[in-house]
Amino acid sequence: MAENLNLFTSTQAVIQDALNKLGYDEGMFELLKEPLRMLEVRIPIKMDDGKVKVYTGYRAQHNDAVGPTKGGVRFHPEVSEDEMKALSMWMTLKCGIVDLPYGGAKGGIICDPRQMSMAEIEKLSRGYVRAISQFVGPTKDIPAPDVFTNSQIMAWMMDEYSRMDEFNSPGFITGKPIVLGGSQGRERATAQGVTICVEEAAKKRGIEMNGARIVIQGFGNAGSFLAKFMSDAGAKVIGISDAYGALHDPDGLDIDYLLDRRDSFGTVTTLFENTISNQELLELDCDILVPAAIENQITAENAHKIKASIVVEAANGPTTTEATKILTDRGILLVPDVLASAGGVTVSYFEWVQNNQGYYWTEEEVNDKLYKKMITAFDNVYTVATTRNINMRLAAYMVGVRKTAEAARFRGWV
Ligand SMILES: NC(=O)C1=CN([C@@H]2O[C@H](COP(=O)(O)OP(=O)(O)OC[C@H]3O[C@@H](n4cnc5c(N)ncnc54)[C@H](O)[C@@H]3O)[C@@H](O)[C@H]2O)C=CC1
Ligand SMILES: O=C(O)CCC(=O)C(=O)O
Repeated sequence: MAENLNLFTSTQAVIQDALNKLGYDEGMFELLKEPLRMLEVRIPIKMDDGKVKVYTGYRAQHNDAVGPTKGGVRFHPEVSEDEMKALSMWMTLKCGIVDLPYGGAKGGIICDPRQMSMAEIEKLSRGYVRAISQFVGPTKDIPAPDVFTNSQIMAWMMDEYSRMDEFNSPGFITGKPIVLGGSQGRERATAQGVTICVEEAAKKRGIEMNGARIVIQGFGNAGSFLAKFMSDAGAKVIGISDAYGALHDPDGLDIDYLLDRRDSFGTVTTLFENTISNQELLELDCDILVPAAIENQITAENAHKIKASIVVEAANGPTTTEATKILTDRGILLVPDVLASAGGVTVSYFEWVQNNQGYYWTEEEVNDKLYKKMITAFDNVYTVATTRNINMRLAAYMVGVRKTAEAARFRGWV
């Protein structure tokens, strides 16, 4: 039978498994098996050449039993309705795992910002906010950055929303520039959270960070800062990649040099002649592998060839359900996306709290609070996995879904 590469249906299956293990009945699965709201919008943009192009965008709001929904917005040619649904469900799980007062959401636009001018990207960002404005807001649904979106795009979106709402609504969106109410530490938060998970997983497997060989797929917000943190911790980053290829040096790559040369879309390999493919990168001999790019990268086809002892998912959905089973059966410790990448939304929550109170924290305060959240989350998931003898993904889903399920139950929805 062909492997299920559909992110939405494969997520549904794990959620059902987690709810069964927690003892909920079919009604709870009926509620949580897809988003409560799924918005599709069309955004007309006058391009630089004077022609009009109409882009399709989405906002999926999975469940708001716990509180407002929260999740990033991606600009990518492969954005699809099913991908948005799955990503919104993962946000519910993430918020549950790190115990935030949110449900999950996700948004996206089918576009390739690498082929667009800054003026066109700004019009598209503002058009998207106008299109979804009735459904989002600081107490309803709070967007943030994701693949190929950044703090500048968050600033344009916040400005557009502020013009429609009362002037200045910093709590409408997170991942903003610091001068517009962004939080210290948000830009590096996803990588910080992944770093904590890498270190905790390494302890469990008796691997010393000093000298550990690390491979990272993706050199954008998550991957590039992670490479920096890893090399600062004494590890040897022997492979990195972007959408165009990968770099490999068994003696360790010069991460500061690569960071300096990457562009705002996380592209750097185009500057080099000796590259390998993303698939070859994933199969390199290393201690720790971190997929930090896109979905469905480790599948039943290549899971047998992964040589790392630990896989930590910085990206959302890089490993299929079948590959998760293969890796776990092979004794590889897999730290799943909904746990490993939860640092971003955690500091987004801190940003929203600071916006709401109008009082701002130092980077040390933010990092200290993030560290406590991530360590507690890792311990909770690891304990469930070991005591129940189940894989870390199912354990993370069990920890993550419980808060929303209980909130829905207390509200009398189920
Ligand atoms: N930015 C954030 O705060 C968070 C990001 N994530 C996840 O981390 C992953 C990466 O996101 P960011 O670093 O924010 O995005 P980014 O846009 O900053 O970087 C994306 C990286 O992936 C590479 N890439 C894109 N398409 C690719 C392909 N087809 N094959 C191989 N590489 C490809 C790009 O070249 C770039 O290096 C995504 O799965 C995202 O959902 C998860 C939690 C929070
Ligand atoms: O920072 C946020 O609110 C959401 C981040 C996000 O989209 C994710 O964790 O996938």
